[in-house]
Amino acid sequence: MADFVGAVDQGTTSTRFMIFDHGGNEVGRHQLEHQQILPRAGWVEHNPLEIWERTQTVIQTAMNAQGLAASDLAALGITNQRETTVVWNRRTGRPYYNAIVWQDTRTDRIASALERDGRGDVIRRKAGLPPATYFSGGKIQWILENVDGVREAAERGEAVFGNTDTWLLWNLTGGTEGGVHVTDPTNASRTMLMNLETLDWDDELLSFFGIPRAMLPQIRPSSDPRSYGSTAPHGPFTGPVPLTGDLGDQQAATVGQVCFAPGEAKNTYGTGNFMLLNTGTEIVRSKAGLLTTVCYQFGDDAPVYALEGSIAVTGSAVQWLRDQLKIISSAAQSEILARQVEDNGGVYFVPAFSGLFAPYWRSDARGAIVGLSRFNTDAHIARATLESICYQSRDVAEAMEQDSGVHLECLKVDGGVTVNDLCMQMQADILGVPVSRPVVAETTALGAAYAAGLAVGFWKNTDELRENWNESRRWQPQWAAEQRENGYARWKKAVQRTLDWVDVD
Ligand SMILES: Nc1ncnc2c1ncn2[C@@H]1O[C@H](COP(=O)(O)OP(=O)(O)O)[C@@H](O)[C@H]1O
Ligand SMILES: O=P(O)(O)OC[C@H](O)CO
Repeated sequence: MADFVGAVDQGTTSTRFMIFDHGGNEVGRHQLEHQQILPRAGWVEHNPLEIWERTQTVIQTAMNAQGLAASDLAALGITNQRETTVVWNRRTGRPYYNAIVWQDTRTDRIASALERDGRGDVIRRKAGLPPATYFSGGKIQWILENVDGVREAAERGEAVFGNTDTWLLWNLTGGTEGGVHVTDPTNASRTMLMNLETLDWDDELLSFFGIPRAMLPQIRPSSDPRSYGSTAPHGPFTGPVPLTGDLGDQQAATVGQVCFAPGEAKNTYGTGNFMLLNTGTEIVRSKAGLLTTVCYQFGDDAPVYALEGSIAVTGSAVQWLRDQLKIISSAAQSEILARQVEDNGGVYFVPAFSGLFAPYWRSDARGAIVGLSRFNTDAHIARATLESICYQSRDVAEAMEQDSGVHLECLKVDGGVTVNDLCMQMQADILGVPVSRPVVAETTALGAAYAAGLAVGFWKNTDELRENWNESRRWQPQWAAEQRENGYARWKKAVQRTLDWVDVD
C-alpha cells in the first residue's frame, strides 16, 4: 500500500493541501489564500472558480515539493468551510453566482420570517438548527430568487447546489465530464434541509425554502471506499487517487482530536470558534442554544452526533484590532500588548459584529466595548479582546453542560489562536479546567485524512488513531473561584448591553 494520505482543507480564508504518514505526522503542505469579496455591509462572498484553481495549485505544489506521485497516496480526503453555498450549472461548470459565505447576513429577513408561523420549531426538531442566516438553506433560496434563470435551471436539474466540499469533489472527479455530485451528512446537517434521523433531504424542509430536490447532492457516508470515486485524469493529480473521505471542517477537527467517545470535546480557535461534544449515536436536542449536528458517519456504522457551540467572531476580533483599529501590527502582537497590563481594567469587549451565534442566536446584537474609564489604554482593549474569545467559549461550555450533563475535565484545543499562550492561560482561568493542545495542531486536515485512510484500511480502526494523539502543551487554571465567577458575571452583563441594537424586521 502507498505510504501517505492527502487532505484538502478548503477554509474560509485559505485552501491548504496536506500530506500525512501512518503516524499522523505532517509530510508536506502548501496553502494559498483567496479573495474575500465584500460587496456590501454584511455580505461576504468567495469566487468558486478561484477556489478550484487554488485547490489544484496547492495540491500540485505540495506533491512536487515532496517528489510524490498520485500512486504514493493511498487515499484523499476533503474537508471544508461549512454552510458556504455554491450554485453552478452542471453542463457548463460555471457558477451562477459567487459562493455566499457562512458569515454573510443578507438572508436575515428569510431567517426571521421562518420564526413567524411555527416553521422554526419544525427546523429545530428535524434539522437540529435554529433558523439563522448562518446555514445554507436561506442562501440557496436567495440565489433562486435573485439570480435570473436559476430557478428554471434548478427544476430541470441543471443548476446544482453544493458546499465547497461538493464543488471540489465534482471538479476533482471530472466536472462536466461526469463529476460526482455528492456530500456527506456532516455538511448536509448544516443546511436546515436534512433530517437528522433519516440522514436524507426532507421534503417539508425543502418546501420552506422552495428548493427543488433535483439540485441537491447525494448524501454519502463521511468515510467510505464507495462514496466519492477517484480523481479524474485532467485534474491536479497525475493518476487516479481514491476519494474516500469528506467531513465539514469542525467535525474533521473533532476526528483529528480523536474525540471518538461520547463526552469527548474539542474547541477550535480560528476566524470563529467551534466547540463540539461527541454525543454518540444519540441525537441530543439542545435547550440551551447549541446546534445538534452530525459528527461523522463511517461506512455502514450508525452515525455519530454532536452538540456544537458555534461562535462567529474570535480570531477575527484580533484581525480587527490589527486591520481596523490598527493598535497591533500582527496577530501575535495582541499577546505582547495585552501582557502590558495585569488585568482588563474593567473593560469587556463583546465582538458581536454579525450578531451573536451560540448560545444566544441574536441577529439584532452588535459589538460593544463597555466599562471604559479614562484610565484604560489600548492594552486593556487587547486584553479584553483575548478574554472575549475565552468568555464566549465559556458561554458554550456552560450550555453544553446544561444540555448533556457532561462536565469537561479538560478542554482539547486547536486552531490559529492557540499559539497565543496568554489567551490559552486565560481560557483555563475562565473555564476553571485545564486546556490541552496536541502536537499536530492541523487537526482539521488530519481528521479528513483519517476519514479517507480508514475507508481504505490505511488505518485499521479508531484505536490506532488514538495512539497518534500526543499532548504538546497544557495550561492549568490559576484564578481563584471568586475571581472567575465575578469576571463571568460582568461578561454576562456586557452581553446584555449588545442585544436589540439593530432592527432586523
Ligand atoms: N498569536 C495570535 N494571537 C491571537 N490570535 C491569533 C494569533 N495568531 C493567529 N491568530 C488568529 O487566528 C486566526 C487564524 O487561525 P486559523 O486556524 O488559520 O483560522 P481559519 O481556519 O478560520 O482561517 C486569525 O483570525 C488570527 O487573527
Ligand atoms: O474555515 P473555518 O475554519 O473558518 O471554519 C468555518 C466553519 O466551518 C463555519 O461553520
